[in-house]
Amino acid sequence: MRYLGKYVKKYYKFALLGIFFLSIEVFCDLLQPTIMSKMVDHGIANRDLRYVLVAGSVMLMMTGIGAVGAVIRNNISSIVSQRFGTELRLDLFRKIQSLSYEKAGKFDTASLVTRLTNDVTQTQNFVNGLMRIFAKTPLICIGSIVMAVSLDAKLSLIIAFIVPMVIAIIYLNTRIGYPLFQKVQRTLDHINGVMREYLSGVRVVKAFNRFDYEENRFSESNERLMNTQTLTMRVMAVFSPIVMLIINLGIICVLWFGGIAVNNGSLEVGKTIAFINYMTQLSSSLMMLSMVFTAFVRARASAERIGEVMNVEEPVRPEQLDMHEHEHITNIDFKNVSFSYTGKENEAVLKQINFSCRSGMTLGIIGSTGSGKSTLVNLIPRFYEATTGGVYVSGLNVCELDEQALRCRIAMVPQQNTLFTGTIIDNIRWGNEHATDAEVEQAAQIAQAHDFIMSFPDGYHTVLGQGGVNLSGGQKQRISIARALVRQSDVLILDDCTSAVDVITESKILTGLRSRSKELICMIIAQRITSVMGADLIMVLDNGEIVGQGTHEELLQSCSIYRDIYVSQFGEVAV
Ligand SMILES: Nc1ncnc2c1ncn2[C@@H]1O[C@H](COP(=O)(O)OP(=O)(O)OP(=O)(O)O)[C@@H](O)[C@H]1O
Repeated sequence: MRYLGKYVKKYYKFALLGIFFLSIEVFCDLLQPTIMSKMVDHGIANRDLRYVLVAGSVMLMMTGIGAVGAVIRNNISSIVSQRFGTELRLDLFRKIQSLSYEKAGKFDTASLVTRLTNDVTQTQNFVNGLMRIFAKTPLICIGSIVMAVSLDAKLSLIIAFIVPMVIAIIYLNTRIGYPLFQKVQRTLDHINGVMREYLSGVRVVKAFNRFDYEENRFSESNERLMNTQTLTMRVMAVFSPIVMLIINLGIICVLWFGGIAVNNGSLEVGKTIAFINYMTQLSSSLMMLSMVFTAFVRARASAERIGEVMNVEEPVRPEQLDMHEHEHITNIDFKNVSFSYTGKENEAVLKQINFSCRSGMTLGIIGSTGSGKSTLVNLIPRFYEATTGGVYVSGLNVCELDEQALRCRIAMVPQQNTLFTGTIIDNIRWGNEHATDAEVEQAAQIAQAHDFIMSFPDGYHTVLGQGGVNLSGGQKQRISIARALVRQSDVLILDDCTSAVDVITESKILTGLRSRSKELICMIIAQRITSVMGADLIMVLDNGEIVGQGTHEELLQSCSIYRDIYVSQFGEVAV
């Protein structure tokens, strides 16, 4: 939990200030029983009304001062815990954003959501509690013991028996509670995952009428959460009554031995009352202490889960080259590139890939599903790194380039389009926030999106639902293409993103792309031959290998797999 050091450094002064005001409050609380014992033994016993009034006023004053201390420390603790929680959440969010595809893939998305929300809240609540009541507990404990010993050392022996027993129970509580709370957080991850999957696939659920199945899945997960939480609460609930029992036994002992001492005349009644008061304060603070530890155990489980993400280390890279001197990407070269995903080192997804393309060229990539097309293009913006060989842009190995500088020259339309809640113009401008209205419209025109956008009553200001639910699949794809075009990049990668667009519209998009920029390197991954047949170079991938390279005509002659794809889509090859 090294990552917490940053916040400790930043907030420890505020925390100390909070504890200072807390100490004032504790000091006032601790004085009350002593003043009361004096009031009983000196004022009431001697029928001295003046003494009673003075002691009563001092008690009132102490209560007032204690209340002021409590208000100030409550304010400080709220401010500190809120700021801490906000910063931690933001830092965690930034960390998640900075993770490479490979590292981020190790965490389930739902689990990341739970860590960003529930786990941060648990940790934040503990910090708040720490400065409000948790720090008060040990102070009251120590203070009550000191005051009780100063009242009567012999009776205090009872405390010497009670405190170690309670500490032993608290220790047990911590040991047993920690794994249980970890399990609760994991079941929360699971229920979030089920919900996320259902919400993102709600249309499929409706289409297949699988409501019962989904409801069962959710109930199962919900019940698992309930059972885990119930078990945890049941186990944790055992500890408080045991602590209470031990403490009450202590109070009975004090009453017993105190009564004997009062009868003997060796102890005054006021002192016995004060002693019992200190015992009660001690008991409530010990009870609180056991709750503090429960909260601590829960917060520790959450803090460790946050730490698992915060402590992910990316490999240290030598200083990254900025691309300033090489303003534009003018060519892309794959040299002997092979690639395997982590954990599947024996299964090469790409094998000995070699090809080059330069500005103004359109490269078509075609091949069966799972042949490695998406993986290949993902190596260009360095979402993954080549296992052997190298990917070069303008002669520079992408692994040596500053990630941001590299990625701002590449626009990509992934296979699964993602639109955000907001207007159409916001979604297109997401690709380049400085794009003018004219540039947005031009991009939409090339992407063949302008006409359908203008057919909506609000045009470019039409508000899209989450994920663009109010658009058809083809419309979503065209807006995603416009978003990539508005970026004015050197490289444009279209990863099977025209699959839902009809052939005529697709051909218009491709013609528009070719005429748009003579400098653009355009890579088109497609399943349809019509999408790539006009490309300057077509690459045929099969099982991670290039099995054919050339123009459409050349491949029809030289590559049997390409010919098979052609035949499957058009019938016989025209001779
Ligand atoms: N993140 C990943 N982790 C592990 N294996 C992966 C990952 N992504 C893809 N693969 C595997 O790599 C292989 C190539 O996948 P890839 O997505 O590159 O194929 P593709 O040719 O683009 O397929 P499609 O046309 O269906 O999109 C597949 O066998 C796939 O199972």
